Amino acid sequence: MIGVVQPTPPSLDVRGVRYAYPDGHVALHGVDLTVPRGERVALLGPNGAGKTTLVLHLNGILTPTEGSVRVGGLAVSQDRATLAEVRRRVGIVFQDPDDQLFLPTVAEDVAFGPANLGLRGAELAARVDEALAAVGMGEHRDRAPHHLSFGQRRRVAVATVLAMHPEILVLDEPSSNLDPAARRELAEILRGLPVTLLMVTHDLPYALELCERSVILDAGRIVADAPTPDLLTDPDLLSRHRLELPYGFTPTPR
Ligand SMILES: Nc1ncnc2c1ncn2[C@@H]1O[C@H](COP(=O)(O)OP(=O)(O)OP(=O)(O)O)[C@@H](O)[C@H]1O
Repeated sequence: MIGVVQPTPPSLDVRGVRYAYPDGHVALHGVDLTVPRGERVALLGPNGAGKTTLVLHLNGILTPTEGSVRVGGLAVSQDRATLAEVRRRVGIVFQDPDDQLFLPTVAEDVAFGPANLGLRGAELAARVDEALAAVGMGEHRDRAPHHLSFGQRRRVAVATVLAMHPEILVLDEPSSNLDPAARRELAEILRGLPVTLLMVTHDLPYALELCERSVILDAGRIVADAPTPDLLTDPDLLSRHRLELPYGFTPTPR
């Protein structure tokens, strides 16, 4: 029998998403965004552009007023079973790691999600070890998260999400509050992960370092979607959307 090879669905497929908050404010005006599996994309844009609003649609915290979101081919809906699977597939690492770490030890925090999926014993232990190793935190597994540095806590927060084997890792301002060494170490870790990545950031050099592609969202609309070096070497585009490179930083064109 000749088998039909099904194409891999994109990790993320956002189609025509419009969203109005209950007070009537329209935060997204028809957003389209497709992220193929394995790609790393930076989501850029000024304050109030709608970046957080868009991210909250990816795991069903918000439901589009119009349009649809698919994660690895699965349509996000409010159906309980679908929502649970979508939340496993979309791993959001919030800006403050302390929002994600609440158990007595690092290992327990990382085990929490997979244990909720039903993993136990050796299988669960292997998930925890694998996720902690991926972020270089294996030797800290028995420590209390609140005794770790901020940079280490952020890495553990990434591990809590990786332990779920997500389809897409969504990072909200991953470089914020990190010292230069911690910032570089996290970049090296993220670059080495074999996952699809969507990174919300105001740190344009970090976007350039990590993401081959960037998308600019402004006033609820995607206004640019191109290779990161192309966007960052277009000063008019950057200034139109209130994006600024740090003083003295000059990206080289492709
Ligand atoms: N609960 C809410 N009710 C009404 N309007 C809201 C609500 N939350 C956000 N907004 C508005 O929606 C728009 C998009 O906000 P959002 O937080 O998504 O932007 P952002 O791009 O994430 O900004 P930042 O870079 O500051 O995090 C803004 O105009 C904001 O004021």
